[in-house]
This record gives sequence, structure tokens and C-alpha cells, in this order.
Amino acid sequence: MQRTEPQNYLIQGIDPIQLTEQFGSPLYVYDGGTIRRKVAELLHAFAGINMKIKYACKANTNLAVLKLMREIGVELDVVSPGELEMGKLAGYNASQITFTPSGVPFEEVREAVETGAIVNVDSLPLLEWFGQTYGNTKPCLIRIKPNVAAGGNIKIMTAHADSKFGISVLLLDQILEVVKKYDIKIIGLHQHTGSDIKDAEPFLKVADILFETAKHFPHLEIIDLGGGFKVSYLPGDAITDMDLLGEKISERFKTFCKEYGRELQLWFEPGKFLVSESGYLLVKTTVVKEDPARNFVHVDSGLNHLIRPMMYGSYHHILNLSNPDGALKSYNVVGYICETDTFASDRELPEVRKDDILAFLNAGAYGFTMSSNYNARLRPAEVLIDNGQARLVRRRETLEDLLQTQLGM
Ligand SMILES: Cc1ncc(COP(=O)(O)O)c(C=O)c1O
Ligand SMILES: N[C@@H](CCCC[NH3+])C(=O)O
Repeated sequence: MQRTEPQNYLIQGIDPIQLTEQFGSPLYVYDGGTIRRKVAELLHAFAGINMKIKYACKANTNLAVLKLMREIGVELDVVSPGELEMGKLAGYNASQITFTPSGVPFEEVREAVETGAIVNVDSLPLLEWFGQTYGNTKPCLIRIKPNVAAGGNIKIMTAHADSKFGISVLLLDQILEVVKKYDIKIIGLHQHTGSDIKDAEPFLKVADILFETAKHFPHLEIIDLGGGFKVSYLPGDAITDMDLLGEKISERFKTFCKEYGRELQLWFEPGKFLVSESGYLLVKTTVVKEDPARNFVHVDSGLNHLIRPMMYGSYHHILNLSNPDGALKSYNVVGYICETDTFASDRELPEVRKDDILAFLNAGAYGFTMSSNYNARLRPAEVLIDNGQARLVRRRETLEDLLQTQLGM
């Protein structure tokens, strides 16, 4: 979204307020141009390296977004049979999809393997099952837990010693024993450190751990370093310097490949980095309440549509699209859910009036995908703007959708 004079917010030349008039509110809007730009940034940072992007689609599974990713050469990382199916519906071959489960029933792994996807094995019992079931007939990667703590907050750190994810690197001997016992075809090592990681240092640390571990596996083709690049939520927020990170990791990766004796492929699985900035949650002000303690702005949405502020205390920048020139006032922006659902506390915004349209920025990742029907509320519609055209890519839910699975009458 550019800010044009005088403070007229447009997404690819389209007025978001007009979108809410056409498609209703609340509304998720994604800017395909931003997604294309983010993919290009990542490719640029790792130019010169045999690198593949596996979009962690838990961030946003709208089929139009998945199709766009496929069209621009991005492959997929999925965490469930549902996401796998969505990937296929978006036109992916199963062989372009990696399944990265977390303690799932082994039947889900069987389904993924038999459909042709590659699996990141995340526990010793699963490795044992994989060996018993497939011997050396199917390839897999192993998800290593490097015991490194990094990420925006503890809930989104996934590689520290107490994290449930992956097989601890300290269990390497046991991993090797199982691999040997069944002659399992390990073609890659994987790790994902966490989300919202700004500095290059943790990425380099886990890369070194994986490179060292890789020396014990002679048939590798892939090193998968996961996702986690930080984006800017607050204006002026420090973000991962992708070019610097690309340069540093590429250098070490090249050295590793030389030592390993073969050129491997480097994979990344970003979610947030690719889609966060592309997304806006547009909401309408329902009530402005001037309480002695605080000014409250209620909107026609809540933690059911964007849970990140309540779940992680995350900051999402808010724009008052309807009154950008209004005098600044301090507000608590809250939802309509019967639960404390605060989007923002003590936030300075241009004066907010009833029926103003507000935009929550950085809503493209973990927005709609983490939404729910709490309080029997319906989920928003979604619009994708690409090549200057706005297209409805998910209709608004109806009460019928909500009642469809109920059998209690
Ligand atoms: C295995 C795996 N890969 C990739 C990601 C994407 O993380 P992010 O959206 O921070 O890039 C996640 C989510 O945390 C993950 O669990
Ligand atoms: N859902 C998290 C990031 C991914 C966590 C999943 N491992 C967020 O909104 O920041």
C-alpha cells in the first residue's frame, strides 16, 4: 500500500474503502505484488546458491495465494493432510510438497508418502516406523532440534531444548542406529528455529549445527533451514537483513558443500516473510466509547479473525483509512467477542468515528488461517489484488456454513 498525498491509501491503485463497500466488512485483502516482491527479495539474497523456497503455507492457505506461489516457482511446506490437499488443488505435484508433521498419527505420514510428498521425520518413533514400513524404498528428511533458542517470543520458538519439535541433536547416535537398522534413505536434514528472528547469528548457529550433523549422513541432497525471517510489524522495526543473511549463509553453505564433497540444495520454508506484509484486515468501527479510563474503539471483528495480538501480544499497525487527517487521539481498539479481545492499547490514531474503516497491517500471515468461529461468528471474505485487479478469492461465511456439521437437532 502506498501513501499518496494527501494520505490516501491505495493498494495497487485500488481504494480499500471501496473494497469494503463492494465485498463487505470485515475483509482480508492481499496484495499479490507484495508477495511477488518478497519472493524476489529472497531469491536475490541467495543468488548463486542452489536454493529452493518451500512456502510454509500454514501462514496463508488461500488457494489463490498458493496458485500465485506456484506460478512464480515457489514450492510448498505443509503440516497436515488438509494443507497437502490444498497444495494439490492449487496445482502442485505432490513431489513439490514437503510434509513437516508434528507428532501426527503415522497414517497421515503414510498418506503423504504414498501420494508422493517428501516427509520431514520429527521423532524417533516415527523414524522407526518409517524404517519398518519403507526400508530404503522411500526417501525422507530428518527434522533435527538443534537446541537453540531464538524467535520473537517463547511461543514461537521451536528449536530450544524444551521445544516439542524435532529430534534433539543430542540423540544423533540413536538416529544413526535406526537409520542403519533399516537402511533408511535420508536425503536431507531439516530444522526450523522459530518465527520473527531478526539477527543472522541464530541462523548461522543452527546452520553450523546442521552442517556438522550432516557429515554423518553420506547420501544427503538437501539442507532445509526452515523459515522464521522477521518482518516489520512496527513502523521502523528492525527486520532480517536478507542480503546480509544470504551472503553469510551462502558462504558457509559453499564451504560445507566442498567439505561434504557434493553440491547440495539449500531449502528455506518461510511463511511470514512471504505473505505477512501483503495482507490487510479491514474492519469497520461499530462503537466509539469514551470511558473515563480509556477511549474504546469497537470494531466488527475480534480475536476470532486476528488472534495474534491476544495470543502473542503482537503489534499490528492500524490505519484509520476513513479519517487519515483527523486529530490524533489515544484509543484501545477492541473487538466484539465476549472475551477480552484487545487489538491495540493506548494507540494513537486519527480521530475514529462510528463506521470508519480501519486497516490492520501485516495481516497476510497467520491471520485468516488462525481464525475461528468463536461466539458463532462468521469468518471474513478474502480478496486478492494482483496485476491491478481485485478478485474475491473466498466468499464470506454464512450461518449455513456454520450449521452444516451440527447434528444435534
Ligand atoms: C516447520 C516450519 N517451517 C516454517 C515455518 C514458517 O515460519 P515463519 O512464518 O516464521 O517463516 C514454521 C512456522 O513456525 C514451521 O513450523
Ligand atoms: N503463528 C505464529 C508463527 C508460526 C508459529 C508456528 N510454528 C505467528 O503468528 O507469529
